[in-house]
Amino acid sequence: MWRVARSAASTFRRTRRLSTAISAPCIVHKRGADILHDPWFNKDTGFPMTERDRLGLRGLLPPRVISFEQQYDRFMESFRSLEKNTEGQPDSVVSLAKWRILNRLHDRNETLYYRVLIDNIKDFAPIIYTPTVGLVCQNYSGLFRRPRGMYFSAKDKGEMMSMIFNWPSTQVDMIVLTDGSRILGLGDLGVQGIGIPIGKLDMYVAAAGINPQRVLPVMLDVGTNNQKLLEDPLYLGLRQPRLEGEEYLSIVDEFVEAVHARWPKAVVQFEDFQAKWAFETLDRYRKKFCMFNDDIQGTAGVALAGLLGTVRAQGRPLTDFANQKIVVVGAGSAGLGVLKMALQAVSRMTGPSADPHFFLLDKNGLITKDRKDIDPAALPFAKAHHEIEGLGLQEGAGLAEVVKKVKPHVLLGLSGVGGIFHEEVLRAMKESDSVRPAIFAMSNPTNNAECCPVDAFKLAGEDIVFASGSPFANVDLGNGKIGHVNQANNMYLFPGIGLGALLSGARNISDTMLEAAAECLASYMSDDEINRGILYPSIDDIRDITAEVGAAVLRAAVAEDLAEGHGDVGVRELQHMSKEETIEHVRQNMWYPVYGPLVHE
Ligand SMILES: NC(=O)C1=CN([C@@H]2O[C@H](COP(=O)(O)OP(=O)(O)OC[C@H]3O[C@@H](n4cnc5c(N)ncnc54)[C@H](O)[C@@H]3O)[C@@H](O)[C@H]2O)C=CC1
Ligand SMILES: CC(=O)C(=O)O
Ligand SMILES: [Mg+2]
Repeated sequence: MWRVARSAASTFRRTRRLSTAISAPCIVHKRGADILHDPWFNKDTGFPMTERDRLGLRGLLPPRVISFEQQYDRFMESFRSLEKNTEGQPDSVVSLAKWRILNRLHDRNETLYYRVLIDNIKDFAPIIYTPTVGLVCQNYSGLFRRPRGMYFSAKDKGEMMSMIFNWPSTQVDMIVLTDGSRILGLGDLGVQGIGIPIGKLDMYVAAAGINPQRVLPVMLDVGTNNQKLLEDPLYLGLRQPRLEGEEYLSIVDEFVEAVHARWPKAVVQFEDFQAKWAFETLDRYRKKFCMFNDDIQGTAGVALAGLLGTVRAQGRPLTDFANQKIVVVGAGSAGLGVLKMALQAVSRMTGPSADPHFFLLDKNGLITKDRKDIDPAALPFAKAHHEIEGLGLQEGAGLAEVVKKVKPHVLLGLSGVGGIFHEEVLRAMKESDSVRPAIFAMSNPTNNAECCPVDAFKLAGEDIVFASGSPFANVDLGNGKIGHVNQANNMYLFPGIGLGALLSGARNISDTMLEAAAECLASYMSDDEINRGILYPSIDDIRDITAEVGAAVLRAAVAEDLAEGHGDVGVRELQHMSKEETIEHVRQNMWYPVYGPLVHE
């Protein structure tokens, strides 16, 4: 461990466990300036003299060696002065300035970057992840300086098997893949959507301790239907409409085959695909290799954990979940994913004849069996005439009418439409049949949230439980009470799902593994927290919750006989681990950023 001369102002956290602090020597195949220009190995002025000698760095750096802690403090000081200097400027200017300073560090020195990210995750997640990542994607072609990740375009057909070998890392464990067709609630951003896989993988490194040398953000550029981008002279993607049908699928197939030829055990997360391709690709690949769709499956688990927390917050037994009236607004990949998992949970509680009280709306209002050309995925949740006639509802009923007549326990938005939980809707939630109504405004980024928490607490009442997809500050209710704002975001699950799948060596990711993840998150919170309306852990604890979720997923894979082991830990060894041993095993396998010795080969 390096020597730590702590300055009073330092926010640097000492390494918690010696085991993670002592890192094995890392073999580099580069020397001199090539190392300084490689963010995986670069330590900037932190290279000790012995390494400068060994690696041909003498003379390429100023003579004084600066410690990791000093570098850390220097960066944080620059960050804080940037905050001060941009005070009063528009939010978007400040957010992009913060993103730029972090991105420059990411480009230069990954060890330092991930250390500041981990130690300041609460402040930095909103920059590298939602909401700022959305703004970054919208402006990506203008912000682009250096490439990150890989780009496979429709023009690369037939070439992908060789292209995959252009990636410099010999081992890849985790891939996040998008086609840019539905980036957060911002629509089709084409190639600019690469910001999302980058942000998600930053969360993988920070939360799950995936080694940053083993992550790969990927953009599948099959064109865009965003006219503004097609006309933008700086747009960096293919200037053509999106491929459709078999042409589209053949590109995804080719990419998937190439990846698995090179890294057969890599876990692939599909992210921000428009609903039709999200469902189709999940069906197509989920039994063939280790992949999942975060928007459908990760979101579902986080929402279910929050919904179960809501039942606890009402002082009801968990089995009462089966009686909750839940209005879901948005029948896309996320909304349908949530309802499917919620239905599975109700079925486990009440048996296969479960009859949950779910109401689903899309842009055309309440979905009923009378809907023409109904999406088959929405059919199980479409209301039959007899189920709603007593309420005076019919096909296509608007949101305010549905909320007034149903008096739901929970109103959950995954519509991507900012502000649709307007005053009339929120006031109607005050008449909910629940003593503790819940409002989940889960759409991202901030401006796309269905409502803001201030309005929710003001109009729906102080007793509500509130969650949003992007971060908002808690609400001062003005009477000494605080309205707690939860962040119902799939970031609480996807890192653990990926990590558990990876360390188990699972052949694929089953519903049981996903349920284990959701249950783990749901049971993480104490009764006291739940009573205070706190449904999810603080993001400061994201590494801890991810270790637990990872272990739960790993154990489920082992129990289901899907595990094949990982590295030198075989299935037998995994089978013999207790729950606590599994959690410790997962923790021990989490990468932590320290400057390890570099040895040239
Ligand atoms: N908090 C979280 O962890 C997550 C949040 N999301 C957010 O959920 C949103 C939706 O994502 P997807 O389901 O993948 O999108 P999608 O495009 O597949 O679905 C959107 C749905 O909203 C419906 N909709 C549109 N306008 C509406 C209106 N005025 N009233 C009622 N429904 C309306 C559409 O008909 C469609 O069914 C996005 O903003 C995304 O950022 C998605 C995944 C995770
Ligand atoms: C959080 C997330 O995955 C989304 O908004 O799409
Ligand atoms: Mg997403």
